[in-house]
Parts: sequence; C-alpha cells; structure tokens
Amino acid sequence: MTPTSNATAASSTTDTRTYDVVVLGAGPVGENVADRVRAAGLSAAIVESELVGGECSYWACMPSKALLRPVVARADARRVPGLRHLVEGPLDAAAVLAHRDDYASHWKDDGQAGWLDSIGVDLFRGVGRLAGARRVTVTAPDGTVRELAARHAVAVCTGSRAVVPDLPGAADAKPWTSREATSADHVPERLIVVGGGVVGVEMATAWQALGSHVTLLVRGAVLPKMEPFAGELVADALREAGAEVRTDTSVTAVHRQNGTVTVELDGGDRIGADEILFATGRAPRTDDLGLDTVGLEPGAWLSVDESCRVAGSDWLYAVGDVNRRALLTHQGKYQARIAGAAIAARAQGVPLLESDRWGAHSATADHDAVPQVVFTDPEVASAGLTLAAAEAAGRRVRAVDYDLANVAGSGLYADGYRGRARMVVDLDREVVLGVTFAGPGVGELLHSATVAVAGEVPIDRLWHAVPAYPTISEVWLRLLETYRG
Ligand SMILES: Cc1cc2nc3c(=O)[nH]c(=O)nc-3n(C[C@H](O)[C@H](O)[C@H](O)COP(=O)(O)OP(=O)(O)OC[C@H]3O[C@@H](n4cnc5c(N)ncnc54)[C@H](O)[C@@H]3O)c2cc1C
Ligand SMILES: NC(=O)c1ccc[n+]([C@@H]2O[C@H](COP(=O)([O-])OP(=O)(O)OC[C@H]3O[C@@H](n4cnc5c(N)ncnc54)[C@H](O)[C@@H]3O)[C@@H](O)[C@H]2O)c1
Repeated sequence: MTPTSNATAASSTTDTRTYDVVVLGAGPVGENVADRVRAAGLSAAIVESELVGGECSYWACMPSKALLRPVVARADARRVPGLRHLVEGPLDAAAVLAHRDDYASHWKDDGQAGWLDSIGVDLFRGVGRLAGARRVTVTAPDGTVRELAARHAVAVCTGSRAVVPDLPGAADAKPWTSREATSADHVPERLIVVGGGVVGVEMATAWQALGSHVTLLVRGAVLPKMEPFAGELVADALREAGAEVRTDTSVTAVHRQNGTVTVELDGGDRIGADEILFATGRAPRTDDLGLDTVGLEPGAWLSVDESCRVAGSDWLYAVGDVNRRALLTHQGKYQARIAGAAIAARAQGVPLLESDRWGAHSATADHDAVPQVVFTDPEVASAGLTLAAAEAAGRRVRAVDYDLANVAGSGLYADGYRGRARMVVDLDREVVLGVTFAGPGVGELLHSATVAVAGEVPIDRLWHAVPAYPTISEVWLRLLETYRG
C-alpha cells in the first residue's frame, strides 16, 4: 500500500529513533498490529525479548497441536472398521516429538524475523519498557540501552506467562508449566497434571497417549468455562485412555525428593510421579514494563476500550493476552486488526471512529462470539455464550441439546460415535447466542457456529441453511427441528 502523508521513515537522530508506532512484544498479536499499521502506511518498530512468534509458535498452540494431531488421528482410525488393526500399537513417541520440534521451528525465529523485515517493520531485540508517554527503552542482550519514540501509538502486546500456585513446596519441585509440557524431549513415566482448564486436558491427553501414566487433578469440574457435558466427555475419554482423573480435588503441598515428586491432596492422599505440570492459569507480562512511568500498576492486566486503547490514554494500546479479553491467538489477532485500524484512523485524523457494535474499530466479537477448539479426543468446539454465561448476562434463553450419535454423518465418521451439541437461543431476538459441539471431528464444524453467532442470523433464516448429507453438520438441522418442535 502506498504510504499516506502520515507515513514517516524512521529517523536516526542521535540516540532516539522515532516511528509512528512502537509495538512491545512480537508474538502473533504484536506481529499483526505491526502488519496492520504498516499496511496503512505508518512506520513501525517492534521489540522482542525472546523469539519472534511468541508463546504461540514455540511453547503453546503450534507445539501442543503438533503433539495432539497424531493422538487424535490414531483415535479416529481406531474407530473406523477395516483400519483399527493397523493402529493398535503405541504411538512412536520419538517421531511425534520430532514432528513437534519441526512445528516449533526448533525454537529458532529466523523465518518470522525475515517476515517482519519483508513487510518493512524494524525489529529491536531486547527487553522493552515504557519510559513515559510515547517513549520506550530497549535493553539489548548485551546490556546496551536505546530509546524509541512513537508519534502516534505504543502497543503493548507482551502476552502472558503461566502461574504456579503459591503452594508449599511447589516452586522447589521444579514443576513443568505449559513451556515444558510443550517442549519436553522425553516422556515421563508418570505425570501429574494440576488444573482442568484447556492446557490441563490437552496436555493430559497428549502425554497419556505418548506413554506417560497421567493423573489429572482438578479442584472443581473439568473444563469449567464450557458447557458441563464437554468436560464430562473429555474426562470419560481420558479415563478410558488409562489416565486417572480426580475432580473436586485440591493439592495442598508438593515435595520433590530423589527425582520423585509427591503431591499431598486435601483428602489426605499422596500421589507420586516423575514430573508435575501446573496448568493453573496465566498472569500478564507487565511486571517489568515501566508501567509506573505512565501511571499504571506494574503486574496488572491492562484494561482497554473496544479499540484496545488503554483506559485514560490517547496513545497507549494493549492487545492480545495482556488485556485479558480472550486469551486465544485468533482472538488476539482479531484485536490486532481492530486496533491497527483504529491507530491508523486516529493517526490520519479521521474525526469519528466506527466504534458502534460490530463497527470496524470495535472488537465486539471478544464479548459475543469467541470461538475455541479444545484439541482433545473427543474435541470440544464452542462459539459465543454458554447457557450459564447467557443466563448470568440476564438474557432470556433456551438451550437445545442433541445427541450427536443420532446424526447419520457421525455414525459414518466413527463406529460408536459419542458426542453432544447444544445451541443457546435468545428467545427475545430468535438468534443463536452460543453453540457447543463435543465429539470426534467437531473442530472443523465450528466456523458454521461462529458465523451464525457473529452474524446474528435469525433462526428462521438458519432453517434455509441446508447442511449437506451425510455430514456431522446435519446436527444443525436436528438442533433447529428440536427448537421449532
Ligand atoms: C499450552 C498452550 C496452548 C495454547 N493453544 C492455543 C490454541 O490452540 N489456539 C489458540 O488460539 N490459543 C492457544 N493458546 C493461547 C495462545 O498461546 C495465546 O493466546 C497467544 O500466544 C497470545 O498471543 P500474544 O501475542 O498476546 O502473546 P505471546 O504469544 O505471549 O507473545 C508475547 C511476546 O512478547 C514478548 N515480550 C514480553 N515482554 C516483553 C518485553 N518487555 N519486551 C519485549 N518483548 C516482550 C514475549 O517474549 C513474547 O514473544 C495456548 C496457550 C498455551 C499456554
Ligand atoms: N486450544 C486452545 O484454544 C487453547 C489451548 C491451551 C490454552 N489455551 C488458552 O490459554 C489460556 C490458559 O489456559 P490454562 O488452562 O492455563 O488456564 P485456564 O484458566 O483455562 O484453566 C486453569 C484451571 O486451573 C485451575 N486452577 C487454578 N489454580 C489452581 C490450583 N491452585 N489448584 C488446582 N487448580 C487450579 C482453575 O480453576 C482453572 O480451571 C486459556 O485462556 C486458554 O483458553 C487455549
């Protein structure tokens, strides 16, 4: 795109280099903010303290899905007549780990750094910190410090890190977090996983299939933010795969001695293992970011408006995990597209932003239409609100459930198919507020639900969206028939 009159090349005055936009953190979200503002003709610098590509590329989405894909493919093959006998043996763990290493680019970022270069974004390696309004310092690995200035915006895209709970002995037990769980080079004989959120169930699924004996310890229910049947189906499948799943169980202490880690549970039991993974949530990477220099609290999540601009500021944006709106790569990249457009519009002096619901400068989907796939066996795929979330928001709703085993396409997909679907309908507007599918192969079905929810497609019109026979997506017809009675 041709640079606009606002576009200014980086100036190399004394020590400070000035750009239109400075981005802190080159994870998937920072990369996309930089891409969007460059495409709008603004100059951009990006600061990265570890690897360009962020958590997602090296210790989260990519390596975890590379570990899980063979697990799910084997499970699917085992449910198909004529094929089952060919996949009865164990997974080749070494081959799966090698495949994972390829997908994590062997923890090297040349490819992604090259891409930044190709779109004209200057990369500064080092720790970025705010140093007052529109100013950033970068401390390079060799200790040298340089200053960057931003004419229009600084976007904080520094992401999140795993939290290890403050339990007696936990820190000294050398626990795994999501980083080790996605990058380990060996299969522990016994693995304890603490936490029944998405990281907990995905990593329990992967390591159990790779040969560990997994014990999953969950203080409440499995996948508590999703429809209850999703966690029940995933927990049942983990148990069938040989894992031990204990719900309503809390860890009270952890010890490591002679290579064995032991947890004490609230009921008095003790369990031993070779490794322990804490999959117990995330904290924002804002503790050492100079937030105090701009009147914000170090270590806090950054609250933003619908354009991802930090409350009370006209130049500071926080995009992706760090604003806590939806800790998902695709949602952070969506925010980056919205924030990038808003930064560019404001830089160009556009008098009025499209900040209405679903407007070009409003990340509305963060509230109403977030899609997520949990890549377990069975998969869980959800978009929009659960029944509980819709009721908590005061909506007048009806949940419609359907047994996925009764859909012709499901039976063809897998012998003995087990799964369930729920559609949450807004009774006042007759639109779909949320959909959850749990079952083999449902991940690729999800975008149909996302389109229905984000598009607020009336139920009467969905009736005319005919699903192909015989696919699993015929569940849409069954849900609509059940709703209409
Ligand atoms: C195990 C696991 C699996 C996941 N799987 C999925 C999935 O399948 N699908 C999905 O959508 N989401 C998934 N997620 C969530 C996803 O990883 C995050 O939502 C996503 O990485 C957030 O992107 P981000 O750019 O905001 O932050 P990050 O990816 O964390 O990137 C932030 C970057 O900022 C850098 N940085 C931090 N502080 C500074 C500083 N002071 N100066 C310079 N640089 C700094 C970091 O080094 C990092 O590179 C998963 C998460 C985990 C833990
Ligand atoms: N496929 C995907 O989309 C995918 C995969 C992995 C992670 N993610 C995202 O990454 C983020 C982080 O995932 P996560 O699973 O770490 O966090 P989470 O918040 O989803 O789950 C953490 C779980 O740990 C529990 N917990 C917290 N403290 C505990 C303690 N002391 N003892 C026992 N349990 C405790 C919580 O109750 C919660 O259920 C999530 O927002 C998730 O959406 C997405």
